[in-house]
Amino acid sequence: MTTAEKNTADRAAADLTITEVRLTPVLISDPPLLNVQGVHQPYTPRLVIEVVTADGVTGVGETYGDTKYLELARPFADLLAGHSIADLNGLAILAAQVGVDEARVDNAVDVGGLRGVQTADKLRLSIISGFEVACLDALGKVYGVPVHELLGGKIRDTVEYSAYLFYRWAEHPGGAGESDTWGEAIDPAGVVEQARRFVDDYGFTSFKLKGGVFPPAEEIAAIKALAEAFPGHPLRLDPNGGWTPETSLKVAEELGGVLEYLEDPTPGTPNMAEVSAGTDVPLATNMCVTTLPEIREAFLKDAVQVVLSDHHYWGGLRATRELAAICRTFGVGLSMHSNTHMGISLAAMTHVAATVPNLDYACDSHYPWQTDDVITARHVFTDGRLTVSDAPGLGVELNRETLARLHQRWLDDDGTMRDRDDAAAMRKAKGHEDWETPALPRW
Ligand SMILES: O=C([O-])C(=O)C[C@H](O)[C@@H](O)C(=O)[O-]
Ligand SMILES: [Mg+2]
Repeated sequence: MTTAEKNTADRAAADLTITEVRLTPVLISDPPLLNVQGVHQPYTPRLVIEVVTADGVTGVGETYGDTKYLELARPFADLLAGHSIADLNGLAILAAQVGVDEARVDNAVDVGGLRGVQTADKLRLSIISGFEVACLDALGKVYGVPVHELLGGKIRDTVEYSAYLFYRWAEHPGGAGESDTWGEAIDPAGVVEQARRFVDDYGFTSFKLKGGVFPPAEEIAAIKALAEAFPGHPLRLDPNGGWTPETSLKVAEELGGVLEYLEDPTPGTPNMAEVSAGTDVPLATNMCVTTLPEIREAFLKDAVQVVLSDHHYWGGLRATRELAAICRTFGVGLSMHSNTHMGISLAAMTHVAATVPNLDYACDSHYPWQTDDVITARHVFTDGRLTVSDAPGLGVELNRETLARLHQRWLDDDGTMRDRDDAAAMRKAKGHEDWETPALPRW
């Protein structure tokens, strides 16, 4: 038997049955980054998922770690014993058997991360995605192929990311959490300085500023300062629905010549459609098109020209490719959204991005802000890009010591950090003791 024949025989004989699932909630440090809802807490929850096959192959995945996700992930994990890691479509069938506590679904904008309206389906999809990634990682290891090959193969060797700029404080209120050397950025000069460090350290060439923090005139000034400091570089501004359609149109007029796109200037598809009708600046969203049922109205009304995909809440890497096909059909652009995440998710994002022909824009990633990671070797950006791994599976390895330490941090927490709450974090700051999540639009 040749080596190739033996490998084929070994793969055919592999037992793909899941015999064990490990769920490890962790708390990872997060800087005091500001957004329309408040400020990030010193630590944020993530869930690390491991699926182990009968042959002892382990696949890893990562998703949101707030209590409402853990409450779903645990019963879902119980259903997985005996399931094949190759039965990816079956994950959705299993997830439908897991009940969602209606008290967890507010059907209003998710207060823990600005990912649009929270629904039971979206909660389930956010769980499925983490398990799908873990199954794909395991499957890739069994077959000796990278995840991108399981998705049909990469069409690019590197994936471009953009610098994710935030207004921020130098420290968390009271010096809580970990400190860093970024300093504060609360005005145009601070934003430009932050952008320079992103260029120097990572080589990013496009920039997104998280807005909705200061009155629009101040954020317009910051974008103009960036345009002057980095002429010709793509710029984006995202106030997470912080403005009325009228304000959005004024901002679009002021920044028309310099913005690559304006992201979620105003909340909801009807408002976005109104803005879209009045400006040539492309509108992007990760808030009003976040699930399949939201696509029809938004696309037919031409409310958005770019959708920011996110495999976590769209339901996984294959669902992201389905979204890409729908966007292609309608001539809508595709970019990629990111929330606070670690290297397992960044690997997954990079694999899927490498396979999507119409990923027209540099992807978002919070990763440079995340100093804690459970993988053994951090991802390294070169010229703002990540090289697509050709190693089996995702191409990442768990650092069990770090995983245990970050899990211990979660165990030791009294509960305040286990659910992301940017408004609660804001109330800890001097002068903001009465802060409530602002009603949108705010300006
Ligand atoms: O593009 C976006 O809207 C986001 O990345 C949402 C996030 O929750 C961001 O606003 C944040 O982490 O503050
Ligand atoms: Mg956004």
